[in-house]
Amino acid sequence: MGKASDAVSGSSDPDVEDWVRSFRFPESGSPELPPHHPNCLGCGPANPHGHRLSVRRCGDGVHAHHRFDSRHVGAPTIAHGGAVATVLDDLFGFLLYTVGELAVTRHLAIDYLAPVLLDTPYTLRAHIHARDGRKLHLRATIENDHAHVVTTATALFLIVDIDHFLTTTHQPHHR
Ligand SMILES: CCCCCCCC(=O)SCCNC(=O)CCNC(=O)[C@H](O)C(C)(C)COP(=O)(O)OP(=O)(O)OC[C@H]1O[C@@H](n2cnc3c(N)ncnc32)[C@H](O)[C@@H]1OP(=O)(O)O
Repeated sequence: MGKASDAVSGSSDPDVEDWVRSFRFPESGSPELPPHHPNCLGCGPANPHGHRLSVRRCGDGVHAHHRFDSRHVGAPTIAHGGAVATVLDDLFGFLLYTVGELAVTRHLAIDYLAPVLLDTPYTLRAHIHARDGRKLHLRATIENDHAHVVTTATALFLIVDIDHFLTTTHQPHHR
């Protein structure tokens, strides 16, 4: 990974530069993991629209306890599938602290096995299934308090250089 001090030269967004400079990978052994940044939609404490996900290390993976609320409603009493995807994507993002590198979501797949209910406690877990060079193959589950899995997810995250976050004009990607 490139050094932040090298990568930030030529960047045009001071907020992004600050974030890159302050981004820390917590030392191993600390179970509480910090939000990606204060305004992150998934975990940022300063985002009024966010989920404020609080995530801890658990073995080689991460876990969180979470309740969706009325801001996340889809069908009445049920969390919107997009809100569930947001939280799972963000949970996967916490695995980066265990990898010690920056990466971004390239592919996210979700199986909604049963409704995720509002104002109901759930346990979320994620782990790295496999790593192949830059490619991180990730898996996650959401369980209700009867230990029934209501949602499963897989993701492909790709490790990127810090430059990824500093580049202001990304080209559309065609596979
Ligand atoms: C700091 C952490 C914050 C975390 C917040 C939560 C996570 C997020 O929300 S991240 C934000 C959402 N994601 C993004 O914005 C990413 C947008 N996409 C991009 O910028 C680019 O596509 C990027 C950087 C991911 C990959 O670009 P690029 O490096 O050109 O990838 P590319 O060369 O096409 O693919 C790399 C490899 O992955 C493979 N691959 C790509 N897509 C797939 C796929 N869907 N399935 C399987 N393999 C795939 C390719 O075949 C290739 O394999 P190989 O190297 O063996 O040939």
